[in-house]
Amino acid sequence: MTNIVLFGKPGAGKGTQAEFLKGKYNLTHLSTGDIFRFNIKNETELGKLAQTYINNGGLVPDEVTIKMLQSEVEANPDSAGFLFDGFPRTIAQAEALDAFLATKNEKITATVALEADDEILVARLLERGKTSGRADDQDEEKIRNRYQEYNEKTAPLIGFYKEQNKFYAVNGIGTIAEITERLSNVIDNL
Ligand SMILES: Nc1ncnc2c1ncn2[C@@H]1O[C@H](COP(=O)(O)OP(=O)(O)O)[C@@H](O)[C@H]1O
Repeated sequence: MTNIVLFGKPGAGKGTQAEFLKGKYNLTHLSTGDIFRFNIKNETELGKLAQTYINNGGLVPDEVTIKMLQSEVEANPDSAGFLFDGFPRTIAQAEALDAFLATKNEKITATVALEADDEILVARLLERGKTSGRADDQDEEKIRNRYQEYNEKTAPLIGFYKEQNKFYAVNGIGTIAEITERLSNVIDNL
């Protein structure tokens, strides 16, 4: 099994790249953001719980997110591998993911990060907010809050995966095709 974590700040292009990579490498794409938004739209219990956190640019509590992610993995028992997008976002999530995969004799193969400067990304998110309908993309203060959450809670994962020699980074600025190519170069050489 190949299990890839697609890593990057909000707006770095994870979702866009995942669309190409999942087909190319036959991976099951699990986007926690997409799963939360689906649940919010359908007004499920999970959606109601997650909504306030998400709309304010905060993170959904670990316990909720970890449980949800595990059930998504369980729902795809025949998968050739997973492409995790937006998960893990905290050290606790990363540790839970490792422990969970270990129970299946599986592990994370690599974490691949899309790198870009905050200012470029904030501008991208505000642009996306004009058409995406996402409340968290429309307000600069909420966007700044997401970057603060990223810096405090998610950035420490870089060290976590570097210690395991599983961290790779590519330049996230360029055309979509160029970036897919950079990511593919990493994945093909794992
Ligand atoms: N692993 C996670 N842990 C906690 N909250 C999460 C996680 N993944 C997504 N969320 C919530 O969903 C929101 C949107 O996620 P996503 O679409 O991945 O955002 P972005 O475009 O900022 O990368 C996040 O700001 C957060 O509130």
